[in-house]
Amino acid sequence: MTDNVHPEVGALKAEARNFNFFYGTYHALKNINLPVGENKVTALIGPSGCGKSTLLRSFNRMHDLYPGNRYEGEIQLYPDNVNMISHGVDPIEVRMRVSMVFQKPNPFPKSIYENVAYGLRVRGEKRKSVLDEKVERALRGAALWNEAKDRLNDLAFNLSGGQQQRLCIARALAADPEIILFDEPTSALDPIATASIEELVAELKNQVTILIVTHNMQQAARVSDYTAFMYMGELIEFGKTDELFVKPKVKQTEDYITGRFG
Ligand SMILES: Nc1ncnc2c1ncn2[C@@H]1O[C@H](COP(=O)(O)OP(=O)(O)OP(=O)(O)O)[C@@H](O)[C@H]1O
Repeated sequence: MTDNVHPEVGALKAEARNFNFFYGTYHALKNINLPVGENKVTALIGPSGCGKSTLLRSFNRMHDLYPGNRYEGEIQLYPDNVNMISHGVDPIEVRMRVSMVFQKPNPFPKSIYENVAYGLRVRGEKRKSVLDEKVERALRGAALWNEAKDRLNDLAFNLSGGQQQRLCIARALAADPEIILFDEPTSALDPIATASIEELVAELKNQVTILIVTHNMQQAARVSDYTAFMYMGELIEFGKTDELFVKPKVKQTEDYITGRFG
């Protein structure tokens, strides 16, 4: 068996191994082991402050942007078998391979087209035909093409909240990432926009691997293949979503999913 095949999950795209994270002296994540299945959706759930966002952000080295933060252990990216958090690995390179979509849609103050083309331009792509093709592909991938194709030069802020979030997904997709991290991507959206993002997540897993933080357990149950329950900086239970929600093995997981705390 090679390194990137997990007995329960199968082929892995990434994996946290004995991973610890410190905000200065505060030990926020403790010895986390998390398999991230390739072309699967993995949900991180748990009460406020348990470390979900901290873990998600570790997967694209967001914490490097602030002094005093420290990683220990490994986050392996497969099939390269590279430890993404090691000093020799360039965080900018990691962020090209692992994109992030935030809680609140955060388009740039630019046109719809330029929002999607942004990452490609930063990488030096100047050919209009290539940019046009990749912008269209990303907007189609984010289920926004039909609504946006006649207004590509409009300011992104003129889109609705749900459309803006799909635009942020298109922006992430344009860079051809291997993993997309979603940090509570629907918490600022109404139920209809939420449903369309959830549908999109389910479709996107055909082309990328997805890790999603959500407060909403129904959402985790609807969109994810695997779920990790976290509590006070530890990963308490990991399993197939159907099994973890129906038959949790650990009492803390059961208490959380039945609403006894959190
Ligand atoms: N920049 C920071 N400096 C110090 N401590 C932090 C920082 N950011 C988060 N923490 C602490 O780390 C712990 C984990 O926070 P994190 O935001 O990852 O939790 P979470 O599970 O995502 O919570 P929520 O669901 O409320 O967003 C919390 O105790 C939090 O107060």
